[in-house]
Amino acid sequence: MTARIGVITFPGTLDDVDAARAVRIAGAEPVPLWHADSELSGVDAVVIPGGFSYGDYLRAGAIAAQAPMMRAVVDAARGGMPVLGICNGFQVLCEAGLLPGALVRNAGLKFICRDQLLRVESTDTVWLSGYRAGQQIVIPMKNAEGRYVALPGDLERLEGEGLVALRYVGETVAGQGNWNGSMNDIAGIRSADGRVLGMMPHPEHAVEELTGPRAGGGVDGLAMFTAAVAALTTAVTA
Ligand SMILES: NC(=O)CC[C@H](N)C(=O)O
Repeated sequence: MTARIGVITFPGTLDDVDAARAVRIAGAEPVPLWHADSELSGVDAVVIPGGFSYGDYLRAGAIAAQAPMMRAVVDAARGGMPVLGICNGFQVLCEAGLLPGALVRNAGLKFICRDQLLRVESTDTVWLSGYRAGQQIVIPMKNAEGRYVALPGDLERLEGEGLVALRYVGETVAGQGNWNGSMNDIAGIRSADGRVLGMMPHPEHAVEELTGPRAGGGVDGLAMFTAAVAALTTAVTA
């Protein structure tokens, strides 16, 4: 049976079409979810895509975290449904309390758009099980509020329990790694049960050779979707 992956659209969302396309390329059926609804039945996983939900007012993701659809997603995630938050989606996951910490203005106070080298730190999540621990991948990033910050206790727990999923590195693509000043070079974190992953860079923009970053061959983001689809398809069929 084909897995069904919901993709949420808030007012100001930009990357829902690309996220749905990545889901389709990975072999699942994308299901459009509207921020004001709260119906999640018939969906096996959820992607919260990038953009500027509600204009990024207050703080990026803060208003979206209160949307009816997000209340349904929080309940579903607590029940074990896989959720991937990309960029603004990561901001929403933190503001909704599904992941610790927050994303604040980049250290240089500038919007950053570049192909970014990342290191996969933890593969114990449905979204990263298609990579090897320590693997380096190139994924586009584009944000103004991408600096990950967390309270000292939360940071200690993330590091201690291996919940840092992705880190900025800078050994090849244009040299510099952590442009936005994130604590501990954190680009993405996961929940303890591995179901929820939040990340600032955009894997949905690295699923096709023609449009993905040249440095990584264009498709370094695809395994995030294919691994999740494989896990869901097994679960759906079992
Ligand atoms: N591409 C994105 O989702 C980035 C937008 C995001 N709200 C920001 O920090 O700028």
